[in-house]
Amino acid sequence: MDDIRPIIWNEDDKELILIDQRKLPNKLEYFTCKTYKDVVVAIKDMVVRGAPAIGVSAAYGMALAELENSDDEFICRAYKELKLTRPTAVNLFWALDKCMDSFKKGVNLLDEAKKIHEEDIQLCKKIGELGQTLFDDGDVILTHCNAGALATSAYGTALSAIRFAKYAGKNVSVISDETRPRLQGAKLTCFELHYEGIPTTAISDNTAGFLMKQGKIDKIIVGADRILSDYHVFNKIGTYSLAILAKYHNIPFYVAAPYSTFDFENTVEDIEIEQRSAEEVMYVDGVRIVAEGVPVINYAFDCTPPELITAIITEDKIIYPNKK
Ligand SMILES: CSC[C@H]1O[C@H](OP(=O)(O)O)[C@H](O)[C@@H]1O
Repeated sequence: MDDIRPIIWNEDDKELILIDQRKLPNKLEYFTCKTYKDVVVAIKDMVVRGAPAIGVSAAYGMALAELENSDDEFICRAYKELKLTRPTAVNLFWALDKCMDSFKKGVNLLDEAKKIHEEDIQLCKKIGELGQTLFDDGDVILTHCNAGALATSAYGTALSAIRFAKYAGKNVSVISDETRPRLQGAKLTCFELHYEGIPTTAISDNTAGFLMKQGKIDKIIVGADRILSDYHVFNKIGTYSLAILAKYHNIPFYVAAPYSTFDFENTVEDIEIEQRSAEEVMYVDGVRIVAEGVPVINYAFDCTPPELITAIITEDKIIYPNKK
């Protein structure tokens, strides 16, 4: 069985091929990026999503720009437009800045993008190998949104730890929050874990606390879009609520992320939490569920403080924010 790779560089045609994650789980279709502007659309419309995957895709967007026109002005325009696609996942800005630095040094941007892509695969593999040590045979693990292969170049971050626990022979199973409003848990996590034969059960977001109260959740693991130097974690909306519930029920709460998700420069107050369109909440598959004239709040992320986090799994170490 091939493992899931949501980002493919087509060397022959010099195109970026993305799994169109808006169509999963019912259709496996691809979105082809021939220009950097196609990548702008892909990130904004969540054809591709997930912090590492967004960063890798943006790097290829810069490469496509240089293939089209290597003038400084054109590259700067591509950089600025890609930078405006989504505000919270720091991987986007990390990758774009890395590409811009390389461009200024005369490094070929396609070579840089391929390097970032390959590195992400290796980072996610290492996160899995290290993260799986936190899981025991028989664990029931709750996860939120999709921090899997579909959110990265391969394996995932949170789901990499789960995959590698299975590879290590541990009989783990997963409870996947559907994750309103974009339903990444139902549509993406359930798809990729079921595809790989990892037992998974979908739940509505509101069910998580009641399962914890019944003692049916052993551990919780999520991804991240930005982790600050004081270990505040920005992740999909609903993560903070899960962390509070985990604390109350004394359940280990893990966050998995590569170094490209860390932001050592900003403080909590500096971070823009993306607010997406009201339509994402107002409609389910095109059917209006919020009455006309009723306003909507649609934060895409929230912030979890370090005191609610048991451990942060990176590619080379496990950080315990509350260990004295
Ligand atoms: C491995 S990072 C995945 C991270 O990104 C998701 O957000 P989105 O689907 O809106 O890009 C979510 O926060 C995941 O935890």
